[in-house]
Amino acid sequence: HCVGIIGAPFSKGQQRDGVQRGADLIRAAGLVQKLKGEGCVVKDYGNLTFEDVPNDEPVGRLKTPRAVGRASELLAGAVQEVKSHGNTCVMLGGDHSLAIGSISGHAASRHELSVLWVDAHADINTPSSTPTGNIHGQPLSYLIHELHSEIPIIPNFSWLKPCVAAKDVVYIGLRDVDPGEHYTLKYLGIKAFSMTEVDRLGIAKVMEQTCDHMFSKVKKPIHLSFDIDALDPSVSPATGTPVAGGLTYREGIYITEHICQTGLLSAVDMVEVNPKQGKTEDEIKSTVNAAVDLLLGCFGRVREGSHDPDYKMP
Ligand SMILES: N[C@@H](CC/C=C/[B-](O)(O)O)C(=O)O
Ligand SMILES: [Mn+2]
Ligand SMILES: [Mn+2]
Repeated sequence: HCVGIIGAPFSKGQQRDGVQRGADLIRAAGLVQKLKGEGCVVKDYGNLTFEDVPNDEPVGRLKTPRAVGRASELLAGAVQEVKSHGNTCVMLGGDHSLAIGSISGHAASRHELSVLWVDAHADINTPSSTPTGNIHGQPLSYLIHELHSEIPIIPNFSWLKPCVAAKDVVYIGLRDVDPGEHYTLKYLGIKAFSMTEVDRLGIAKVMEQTCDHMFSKVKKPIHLSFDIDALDPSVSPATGTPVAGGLTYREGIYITEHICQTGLLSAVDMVEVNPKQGKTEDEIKSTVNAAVDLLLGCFGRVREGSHDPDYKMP
């Protein structure tokens, strides 16, 4: 695997400081070295620089919209650049509003995508349905063709065009969905495996049905957008919007191992790690280590172990 890493230290899609530090914490936990240990060729493009946006007054209910729009525009260009070199792109957040940029940039390069959204939340509120005005709860509404009419003119969003069809989105891990979001999921018939389906089917069946759905017509490159709050807070407490009853560490790893073996993973987001939301060092470590291990699963690490083809017993 050839991997291009982009750090996106951005937090203005929500109100809690600290999530901008996720990228450097994941690096400090040894992501690059561990990917190389799995035989990956890794290029770390470093962190994007997000200039401060003064007077970023709310537009309607939307909070800091100009900063969010600008950050995703910048990220979109960076992701497209990484994809132009044929690498699988790893975006380290930062909050989930960044997926507006990562998926836009990915689509600019690879056009039709399958999007696997692993999250406790649907992140598909529209600017008029959002209960908080936080744009990290809205990214998919800006990206999906069928919701284009719900998006008003927003400063610093003029660059953005919808690029994903509702039928090409699959959710895993949902357990905190707002009424407006639920209406949208049903109305657009978006495939969703909430935690109820994870309990009912088991993660193996969920992944089998996820792949059946994604590959039902044409096999497309996969964009995996992984919100660390999809995992149970007992595993990843250091995050801004924790919700009880999440995926186990093992279910999370099974998801990324399974996606890896499709051979179609083209970009992955790892977002919402927030060290300031961890009560202890151990809580931060557990959260960051889970993020690293999930990414290693994306790039070939398997729990059964492995050995080089030319391995000789000593
Ligand atoms: N649905 C809530 C919560 C959003 C959660 C966003 B997250 O999934 O990116 O953590 C909102 O719209 O504010
Ligand atoms: Mn979430
Ligand atoms: Mn999210």
